[in-house]
Formats: sequence, C-alpha cells, structure tokens
Amino acid sequence: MATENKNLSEYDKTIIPNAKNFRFGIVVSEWNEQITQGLFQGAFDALIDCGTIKENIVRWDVPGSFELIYGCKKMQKSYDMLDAVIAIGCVIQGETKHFDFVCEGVTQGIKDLNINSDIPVIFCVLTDNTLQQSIDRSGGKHGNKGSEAAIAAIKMAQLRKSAQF
Ligand SMILES: Nc1c(NC[C@H](O)[C@H](O)[C@H](O)CO)[nH]c(=O)[nH]c1=O
Ligand SMILES: CC(=O)[C@@H](O)COP(=O)(O)O
Repeated sequence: MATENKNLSEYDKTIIPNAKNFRFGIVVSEWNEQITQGLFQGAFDALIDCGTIKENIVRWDVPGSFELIYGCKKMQKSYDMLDAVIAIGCVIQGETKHFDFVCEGVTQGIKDLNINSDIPVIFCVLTDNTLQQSIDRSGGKHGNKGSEAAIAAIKMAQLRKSAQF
C-alpha cells in the first residue's frame, strides 16, 4: 500500500507493547533540518505516548543521511542498554545522481547494521522527489513517518526481548 493510501501516524495502542522498560537511541541528520526535526518530534511523541520514559531516549545529530550509518553504529556500541535505534534522515532529489548514491548507501549501510549487531536500527529516511513530498510525510497530510518508525522500534525491541537467541 502506498503512503498515499494510509496515514503514517495512525497506530492502535492496544496491540503495541508498553515501552516503559525500553531505551531508545535516535540519530538525526541535519540535512533538510526542517523535515528531520519534524520526523524526530513525531518519533519522540509516539514513543512517549506508548509509555517510554523521556530519560530513556538519547539523541545524536549527524551532518547528513550518509553519516547516519556511522552515527548509528557508534550509538549501538556506546550504550549497551539500548533496545533499538532509529535513524532519521531526509534525502531529496537534486540535479544530479548524488541522490541515488546517498539513498542506496544509507539503505545498504543500515541494513548491514541490522545484520551485524543485536540492536535493531529502524529506517526512518525519507527518499523523496520533492520537498513537498517530505513535508507531507513529516507531519503533513500523510502523517509522520517518525511516528511509524517509533512504533516499529517498540515492536522490534519487544521481538528482541522475546527472542531466545
Ligand atoms: N543531498 C542530501 C544529502 N547529502 C549529504 C550526504 O548525506 C552526506 O552528508 C555528504 O555526502 C557527506 O558525506 N544528505 C541528506 O541527508 N539529504 C539530502 O538531500
Ligand atoms: C541527495 C543530494 O545529495 C542532492 O540533494 C544534492 O543535490 P544535487 O544533486 O543538485 O547536487
């Protein structure tokens, strides 16, 4: 289902684990800051709404989405008590192919972090054609992808806790 047909901010609290005992790291890209700050707020608010204690949320900022890879890797290693990490970025098509390489690089890098570490990293990186598409997905008409990422983080933290190995 395309984002156009769903609201990214909608979630059913009755089927989401209570996050009161979970601790989350959030790494935020400074590129397109107006968008990434909106994504962060959406994620933060959803985590709190689902029971997270605000002292159990740690935020780091990095220059751009490509640096999310290193920032999330270091966050995984810096806090041995984290239950999940959320990577927040916004990549918008420009004049050149740089968009393609940044998007592919971040995607593959975050995928690798999930393979090589026991702490899940949630992919909250917008890869949009236009600024308007990003506005629409960071608290606009399509809701907030940050909220969606927070719910994914809680669910993955619960899965990690329940898994035996
Ligand atoms: N154009 C965008 C970028 N570009 C910067 C890269 O992410 C990176 O910081 C640079 O190549 C240095 O390593 N980053 C975004 O997050 N969003 C963009 O639209
Ligand atoms: C994703 C990017 O790096 C891109 O927005 C940069 O713009 P341009 O391709 O015009 O250099």
